[in-house]
Amino acid sequence: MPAPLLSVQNLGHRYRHRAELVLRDVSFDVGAGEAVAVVGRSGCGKSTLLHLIAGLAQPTAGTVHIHGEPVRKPSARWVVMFQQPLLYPWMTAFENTALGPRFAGRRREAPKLVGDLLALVNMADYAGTNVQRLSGGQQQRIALARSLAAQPEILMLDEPFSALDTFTRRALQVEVRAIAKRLGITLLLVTHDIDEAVLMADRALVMDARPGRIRADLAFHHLPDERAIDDPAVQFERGRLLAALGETTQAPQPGDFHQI
Ligand SMILES: Nc1ncnc2c1ncn2[C@@H]1O[C@H](COP(=O)(O)OP(=O)(O)OP(=O)(O)O)[C@@H](O)[C@H]1O
Repeated sequence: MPAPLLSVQNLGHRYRHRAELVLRDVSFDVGAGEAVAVVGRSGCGKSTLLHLIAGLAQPTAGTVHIHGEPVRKPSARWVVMFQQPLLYPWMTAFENTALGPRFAGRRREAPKLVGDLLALVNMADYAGTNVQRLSGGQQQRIALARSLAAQPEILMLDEPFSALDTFTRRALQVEVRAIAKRLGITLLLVTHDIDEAVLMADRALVMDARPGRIRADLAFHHLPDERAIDDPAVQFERGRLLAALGETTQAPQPGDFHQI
């Protein structure tokens, strides 16, 4: 079996000496090209886990390896997208997107790469627009293009669409999964939105709180690559995920339909 792209082993974390453990004994592997959601209630340690994996903080216990190498600091090989797009407000969509290749020393390739990426995220018509004049969803598309411009192996998403309206959120959930699959990028998503998890992931890791640990590992591999929330198969997996989170007392049977 090939070595996993990402391997998290016995991760534990507390923010201060003697403070409460935020994470305890968290272990899982992610294969290259997989889309994995980490799901759990607010405060269970999802963002902390993502920060430790991305090398933005150091764990109290355990290890994170990417390609077998221990993660000690952030790298251009993985990027994190947050709820707020964090764009430079005085720059255009094009200029914001071009920052990735510029920092990576690929200034000459930038125009073509950025043009392709803006088309990929459906923002080609806004290349010259100042990002302050874009909607929240459009800004998040530019943030996505900028993240992809670094040509990362792993795209890590921390509740990236929670500030957006339902319609825009749904569109981006489906599109980001499709883009990641097309480009072969591994997706790691933390969310408390179970619809987001079922729409975007091949697998969901369900977390318990205080301390944060993994309670269940559900595979959605048999769902179609392109997802729609009203697909009965998607609804069935949604029900399984709810049951794993302890939101329902009974696991769903095939054919059950869970209303949103
Ligand atoms: N910088 C910090 N210093 C001290 N405690 C922190 C810090 N960041 C988070 N915590 C605590 O760690 C716990 C887990 O927080 P975390 O943000 O990782 O959870 P989460 O599952 O991502 O929550 P949410 O879904 O609300 O974003 C919480 O109890 C939080 O108060």
